[in-house]
Amino acid sequence: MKVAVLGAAGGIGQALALLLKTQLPAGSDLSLYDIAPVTPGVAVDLSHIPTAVNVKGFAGEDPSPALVGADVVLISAGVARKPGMDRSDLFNINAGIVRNLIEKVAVVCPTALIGVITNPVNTTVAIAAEVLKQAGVYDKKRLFGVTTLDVIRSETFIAELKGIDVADVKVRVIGGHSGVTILPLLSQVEGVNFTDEEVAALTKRIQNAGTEVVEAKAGGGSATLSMGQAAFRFCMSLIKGLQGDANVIECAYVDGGSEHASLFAQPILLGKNGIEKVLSVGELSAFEVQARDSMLDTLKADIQLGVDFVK
Ligand SMILES: NC(=O)c1ccc[n+]([C@@H]2O[C@H](COP(=O)([O-])OP(=O)(O)OC[C@H]3O[C@@H](n4cnc5c(N)ncnc54)[C@H](O)[C@@H]3O)[C@@H](O)[C@H]2O)c1
Ligand SMILES: O=C(O)C[C@H](O)C(=O)O
Repeated sequence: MKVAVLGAAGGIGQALALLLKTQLPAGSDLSLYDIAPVTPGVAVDLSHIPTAVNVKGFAGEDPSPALVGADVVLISAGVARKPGMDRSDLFNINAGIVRNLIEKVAVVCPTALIGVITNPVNTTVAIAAEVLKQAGVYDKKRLFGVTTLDVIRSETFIAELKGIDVADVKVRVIGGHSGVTILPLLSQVEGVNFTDEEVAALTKRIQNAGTEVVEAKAGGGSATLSMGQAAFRFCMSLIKGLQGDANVIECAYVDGGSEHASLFAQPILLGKNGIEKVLSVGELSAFEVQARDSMLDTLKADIQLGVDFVK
């Protein structure tokens, strides 16, 4: 199994690379790429950790050498938010970065599973899809916007609020990855009841959790360590699916035939070819139906921005 991380010298990239170096299956290859010249050094540093994972680092303008033979490509290259910014403010810089990287993925490892972390995810995944379509290698089962951070935050905040073991909390988060497009389905959390006030407050906290970190870091960036963990969890699920494990389910922002938008975060079953099956989002409460319907204009506009950028 070969995993390539693009943006590997960054805050997310280094946290993710450390987790992958220590926990990928024995015999795996970990390929680290970033424009930053430090990247081969990050790989040397990681290579001293005694695990059976082979790690190589690549810097410079061309990611191609890092992508050869990759089964999974995770992209966190780009700029992060500062206080006062919205994720959409990152579009001007990150759209071109994602487009250029995906153009290389389309040539070097067109059948890899691709996880896009770079913000604004609602738009960068649309960019990735259009670039892959133009290259004639688009497979909707193999492209994912990584929204796992919304899921792990939801799990954490629910467990904290209710004083229960976080290991017992399972929650689906649907929609997209910014503000009102993030919708945790709290009505479906098993064994937990929320008041209407709790639902309103918790939903808002989950939607604003990225901003909570951006403000706490006071200009020093956005979530990196929790995102490293989230991306690691999602990557391991992709790998379990590729290896043929049964019942591997995650929520991700995908082209899954949703009736609501062409890209929509929803639960998926992962398998040997990426998405094995798109799963039902289940029954929504009245609050969730209203929140879902009122996010759609925003989500569709975010997607269209990405489509127009490539066309
Ligand atoms: N999907 C999510 O839930 C989620 C969560 C947190 C952050 N993010 C996003 O992830 C991105 C990265 O965040 P970070 O905190 O790691 O930022 P960072 O600034 O710490 O790291 C970004 C890295 O990208 C590299 N880079 C820039 N342009 C590149 C290019 N063309 N090719 C290769 N590498 C390039 C930089 O050199 C840097 O090392 C941001 O866009 C951020 O908003 C997404
Ligand atoms: O909020 C950000 O800018 C980063 C990320 O999308 C997050 O949710 O933490």
